[in-house]
Amino acid sequence: MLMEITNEAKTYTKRGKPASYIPELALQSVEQFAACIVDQNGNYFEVGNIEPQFTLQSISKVINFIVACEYHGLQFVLDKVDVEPTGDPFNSIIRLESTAPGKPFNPMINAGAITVASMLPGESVKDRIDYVVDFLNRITDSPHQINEAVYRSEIETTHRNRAIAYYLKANDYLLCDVEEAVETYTRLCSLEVSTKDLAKIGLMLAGNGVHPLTNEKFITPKTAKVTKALMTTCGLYNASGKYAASIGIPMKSGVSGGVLCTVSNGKVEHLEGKLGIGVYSPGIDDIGNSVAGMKFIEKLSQTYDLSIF
Ligand SMILES: NC(=O)CC[C@H](N)C(=O)O
Repeated sequence: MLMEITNEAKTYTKRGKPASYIPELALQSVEQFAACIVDQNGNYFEVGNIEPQFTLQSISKVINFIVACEYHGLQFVLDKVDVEPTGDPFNSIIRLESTAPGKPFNPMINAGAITVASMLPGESVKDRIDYVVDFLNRITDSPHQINEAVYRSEIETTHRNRAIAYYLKANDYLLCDVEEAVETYTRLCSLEVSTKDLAKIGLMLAGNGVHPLTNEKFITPKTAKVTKALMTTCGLYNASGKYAASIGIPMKSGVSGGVLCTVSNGKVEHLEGKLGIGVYSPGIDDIGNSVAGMKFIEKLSQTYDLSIF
């Protein structure tokens, strides 16, 4: 059944287009499809290339939020960023101006994520990046690096994110300079990962912060639960409600075509219990979600009854 779901999802790869507003992402070949599912006992289902091959993009928002909450405490972060969906595109600026006092609605949109990037531990961009990379390396048990070409290509064209950051600075939400916040955010979007890495992050969240494969405690249950609530309500941009209804799994997508999912309890063929899922297919829809990736998760959820609702 898993192979049938995979084969069906693959027929959707060409229905999306790689993100073109970050020029380097436009070079991704649209036929690619990879997926990894891991369960709490270390059983895997893997399909496609499982090497680090794509950049986190918006999925970095989940990791940064977790790091900021663990370092400062949840309330400190929530004083600067709300937990409320917007229904607007991820890079929208409008609510920073139209709602007083311009507090970003949630950490899964760019305004909230740039605010969170400014809170990451450290005195410099390098410190902040190193801190997050170290955290990511520990969860995934593998080293990660920034794709410099993707970073360069975005930082040179990220005028809209700069505009968002200036609004945030004007309203006193940034803890560092505008350029530092934008550079930190953009560099972390450019971290390279594999579907296996995403699956391991999802598994850690399914364990409410305790990684089932190692029993290591990475984050508090409180942070894990708020993160999953944010993923469910805001993780798929302005399609989050629709996917909550049709799929019902906490998820976070990125414009590179990656999707991170976490399942607290499920049975998918030989995999069972807590599950982490990572999917990659670079063809995205107009909203920014991977077309084949979402098809795979939708079929998986419907076939194996994985919805939390
Ligand atoms: N939705 C995304 O994945 C967006 C991430 C991208 N780096 C941006 O800020 O535009």
